[in-house]
Amino acid sequence: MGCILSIQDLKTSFYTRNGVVKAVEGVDLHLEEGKTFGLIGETGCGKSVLGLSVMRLLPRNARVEGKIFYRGQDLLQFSEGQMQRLRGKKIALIPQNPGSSLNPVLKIGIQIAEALQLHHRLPREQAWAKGREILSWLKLPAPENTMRVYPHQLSGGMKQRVLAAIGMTGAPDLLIADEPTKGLDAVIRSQVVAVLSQMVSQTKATLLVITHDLKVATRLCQQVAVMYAGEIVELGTAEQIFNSPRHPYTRALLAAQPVNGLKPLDGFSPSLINLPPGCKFHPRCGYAREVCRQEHPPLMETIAGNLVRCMFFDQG
Ligand SMILES: Nc1ncnc2c1ncn2[C@@H]1O[C@H](COP(=O)(O)OP(=O)(O)OP(=O)(O)O)[C@@H](O)[C@H]1O
Ligand code: NI
Repeated sequence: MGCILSIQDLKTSFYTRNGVVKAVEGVDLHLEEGKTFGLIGETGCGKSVLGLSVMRLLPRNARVEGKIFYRGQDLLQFSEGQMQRLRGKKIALIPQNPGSSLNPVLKIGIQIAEALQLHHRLPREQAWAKGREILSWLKLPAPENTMRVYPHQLSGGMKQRVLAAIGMTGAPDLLIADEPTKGLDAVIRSQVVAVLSQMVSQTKATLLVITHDLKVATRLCQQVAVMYAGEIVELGTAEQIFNSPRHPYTRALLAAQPVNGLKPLDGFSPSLINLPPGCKFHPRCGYAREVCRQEHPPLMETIAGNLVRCMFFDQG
């Protein structure tokens, strides 16, 4: 299978009053068609900005450099009109915040039907029926009733599934789900994960999941990239990342998961305005040496297909 999305040396910065925020700093990612890919990392490391860069949905103060090839065409060269034809149809985003992503004054059914009408030019009644079908497929109880309520009448998990439904209306071949399980309790989280995985297996869409929940990433993803301060610091199969992480940051992230006793990571993520020299993780790294404070490590291959940005990955 070919590569559906190829991100090359992506740099996304925001020009703010306080300085230039380097949210994404030289990211390379290649998503194979039909596969599931996870992007993990702490809050503020640039995950959502990466997703929004692909969708070209960034505010005006953003500057994007590099290349984002979707089926061989560079999205950064597309006109806004070309992007609009792609968005929702070929590439869809389930945004991070379900509360603010739904229109509070429109009934759920109308929002889904509108999305369907937009993509498929369906008559209103057919769009409504199709919307109901999608909701029942997403295992929302009483889909007909759900169609008739307003967003605030739904729980967080239901809103997530409604957004997933809207995301799928255009039958995209690339779906970007940003924190699809954020703020959900364990039971609902499992349901949303099950729905997403069922959805991609039925539609054969390629899935990019952005999450800081490693468990969600393990359950959903074949490949995983770990991001720190705008960079990829480790990349490999989900199995490699979870069973034999190489980067000290990935190890710390795993140790901080609830199943491992929630041992929090020391220190804070660096400011993306004033990044430390050398390895960006060195101020928080228990293994840092002098060279780590001075030289910025490149991504190095450990075993086939596993990349890590640490000069001492094979020690310790
Ligand atoms: N419009 C903007 N203007 C300035 N800075 C921004 C803007 N949008 C995002 N940023 C900054 O870019 C950085 C990356 O943000 P991003 O939302 O991608 O983080 P994230 O990894 O998705 O975190 P979370 O897990 O909390 O969603 C942050 O430092 C954020 O403050
Ligand atoms: Ni985010």
